[in-house]
Amino acid sequence: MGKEESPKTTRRTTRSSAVATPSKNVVEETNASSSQPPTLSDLVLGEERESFSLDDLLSSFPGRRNQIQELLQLLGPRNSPMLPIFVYGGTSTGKTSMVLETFRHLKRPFVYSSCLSCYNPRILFESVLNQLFLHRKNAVNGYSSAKRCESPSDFVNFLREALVSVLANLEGNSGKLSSKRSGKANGNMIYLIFDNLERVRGWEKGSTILPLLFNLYDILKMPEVALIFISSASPDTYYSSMGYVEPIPIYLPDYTQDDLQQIFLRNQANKKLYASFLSVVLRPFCRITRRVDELSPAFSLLFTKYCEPVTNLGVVPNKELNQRLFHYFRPHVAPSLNEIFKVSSHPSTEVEVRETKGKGSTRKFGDCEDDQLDFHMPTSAKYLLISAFLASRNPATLDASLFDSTGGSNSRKRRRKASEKSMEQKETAEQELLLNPGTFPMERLLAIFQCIASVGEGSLDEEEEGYDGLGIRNGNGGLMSDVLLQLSSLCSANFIVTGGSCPLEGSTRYRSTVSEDMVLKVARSIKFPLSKYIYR
Ligand SMILES: Nc1ncnc2c1ncn2[C@@H]1O[C@H](COP(=O)(O)OP(=O)(O)OP(=O)(O)O)[C@@H](O)[C@H]1O
Repeated sequence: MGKEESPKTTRRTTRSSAVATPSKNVVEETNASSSQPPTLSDLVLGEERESFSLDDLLSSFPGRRNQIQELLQLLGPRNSPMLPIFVYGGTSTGKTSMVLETFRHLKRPFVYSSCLSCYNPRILFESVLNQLFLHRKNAVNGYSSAKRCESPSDFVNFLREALVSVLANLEGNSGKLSSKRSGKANGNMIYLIFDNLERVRGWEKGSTILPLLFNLYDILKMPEVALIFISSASPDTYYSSMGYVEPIPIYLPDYTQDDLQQIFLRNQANKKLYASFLSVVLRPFCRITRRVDELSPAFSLLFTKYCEPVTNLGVVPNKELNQRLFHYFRPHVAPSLNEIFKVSSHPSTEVEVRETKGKGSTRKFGDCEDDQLDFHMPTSAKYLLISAFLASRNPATLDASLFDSTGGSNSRKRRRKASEKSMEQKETAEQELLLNPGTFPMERLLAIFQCIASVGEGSLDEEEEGYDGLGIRNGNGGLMSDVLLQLSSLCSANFIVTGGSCPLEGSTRYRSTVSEDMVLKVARSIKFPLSKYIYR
């Protein structure tokens, strides 16, 4: 019998299973199949006797040690009141899992509602209340909620009522009896977690619900009630001087390649074999996406392919086996890259700006006053942004020498070529810039993109060259197929604007609007050597 089927822990186990899988849609507050009436124990994640130490927690989240420690520090020792917390970062950066697993470790009672599955205010309110009232929808009660909320004020009233009742029963609030009733709950605080908060902005009544949620801390004035918001949009996209206490932000940056290496190696039976697989796939895939939920299914399929020639899965691969596996495996990489590129090319590229902890004014794209800014966008979109900047900034006549056949990664070759440039060519370039400041046709953008997409994170190392590369540079026709979608996202975000049309051809020309500072930061985030490609 799977853990999910255990009646006692059904709901919480369902939550924990969400942590292990990319989909969080399974995180539901109701589980109609359970016959057991819910108890206060259901407000705690994990089995009563289960030990989930801090070491377990930290080792299950490679790349998140600092953020987990930050979170633990803000949560404080048991029974300590705290200010609201705002956990944010790009998609699939582990926000939900990190928070939920931290609660599994602490064994503190909490209520979790996702604004993704609870897709309107009433469902959200009722989800919170059902959990607090220990109410489970089922056939007997006609799948009705504990309370029906017609308005935000209904919610606040019922919420207070429910919280008072839960708190009275939590350990430490009313002596021995309650300690028995509270089961495994640790402490007398209750935490309300609202996930996928960015979704609320799209709700019809989002503009009233968001202030309500942010104001809950002030409205309730209950020190035993703590609030945690989780969002893929940054705080400055919410607060517009509404007068409430701004929650304390915890930022989860995108994973580095090293983090991803640790994440994917973590549960592998044959780490050496998996490491040899990662040495082939991680870098090219990271150029396209660093989202665990996108990489995970792609890697699991590809690893099966990678292992096909291996008869003994416990084998310790040597150089010769690595070569053999690579040659067998190579044809499968490009199609998978194309697939993932399509998936990660979201039409609504969301670019967000991180503020330094707690403070700062809302910044618009293009402003770059602060070194702490972080941009959340797919890696491929970052390359596109850099390409657009270079196309706007550099004269087209120098493209050939800047982006040579090595994708520009061979600086020795480039320097030699650059030194061969005649003064005449330079003058032409300068004239061209004067005549045509910064606009470029789509073809040029695509050509630059194609060249630089193979440069980030340094040039290909010896080993990979020995493997003859993965066909990214030469075989990425498919990779480009979705670039129009990305381009339209960047245009809607005003990163790239249309800059009139060519008088001769009548085709649309584009212009990059990003500042050099900002592009430098984007480039740094993917370790792209931007300065080598800027014409001075
Ligand atoms: N550091 C990590 N170690 C192990 N697994 C991770 C890590 N980060 C993310 N994951 C896995 O990636 C998947 C997505 O994580 P999660 O849902 O927590 O991200 P999220 O930031 O909340 O995503 P979203 O923005 O979609 O809400 C989960 O399966 C999770 O277990």
